[in-house]
Amino acid sequence: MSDVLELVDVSVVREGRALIDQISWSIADGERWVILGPNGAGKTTLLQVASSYLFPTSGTAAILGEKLGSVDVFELRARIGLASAAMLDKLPAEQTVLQTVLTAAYGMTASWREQYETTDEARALALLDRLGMSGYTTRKFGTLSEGERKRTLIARSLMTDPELLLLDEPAAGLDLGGREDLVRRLGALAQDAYAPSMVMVTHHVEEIAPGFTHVLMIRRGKVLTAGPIDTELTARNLSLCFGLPLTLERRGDRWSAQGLPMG
Ligand SMILES: Nc1ncnc2c1ncn2[C@@H]1O[C@H](COP(=O)(O)OP(=O)(O)OP(=O)(O)O)[C@@H](O)[C@H]1O
Repeated sequence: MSDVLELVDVSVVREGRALIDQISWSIADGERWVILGPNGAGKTTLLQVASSYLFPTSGTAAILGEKLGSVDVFELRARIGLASAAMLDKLPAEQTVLQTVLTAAYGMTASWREQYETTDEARALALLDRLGMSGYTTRKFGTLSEGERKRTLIARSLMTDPELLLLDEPAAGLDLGGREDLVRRLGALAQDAYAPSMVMVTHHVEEIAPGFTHVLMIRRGKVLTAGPIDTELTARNLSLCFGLPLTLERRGDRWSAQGLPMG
């Protein structure tokens, strides 16, 4: 059995429709995965299963060696770092950036009543520094720009020293500078041997940071391909995934894709 994630024939059915359809996928320790797919393909649904927030309608899911359905999910969730747009809405706007990261240590989104340990504070400050947020620690979370919020959220997701880090569209909504800054930081994380196993959902190959090792492409709830980036991230697979002819270019460790001209 895979250490980090093992899905076997997992489907999630809502209103008679399979949002993800018989997905089998495994992640071994240290792998860094990118999930690519068009709008509505099932990427977020898949991430919700991987983060134990959604149970499969059928099939089996084991996360960090624990089978969903026979494990206390609250204990399991403490071992998983999750940064998603849905979380942004849950974090109080009036909390400072430092408090926003610190509350993760106690599995809370709000409430500032705990006596935080000095070691927790030191860790939160170090993570904020790593994400380029050390100049913002006393700012109210609600006053941050989109990019600053995303970087804070990633620092927050690392606070519990997770074994698995899940990032749902971390670069969505960022301008070119913000995206490139984030890709550099994610690249440093992905190439850090002590960083957790990672999964990043994205719509754009341009957002794939150096150090990511594997790709899963999903279309209409089904896995199109899953394996090493070097062999699976091809123009053919990408074209099938997004449903139009695309060219794909690799320059060094970065990728770019373009549609072919019409006619
Ligand atoms: N609770 C639900 N009931 C019915 N349909 C749902 C439910 N949740 C999601 N869906 C549908 O399931 C499909 C997959 O949604 P999901 O959010 O996983 O896609 P996605 O690949 O993350 O899309 P996007 O790139 O647009 O964020 C979509 O068509 C969505 O409308």
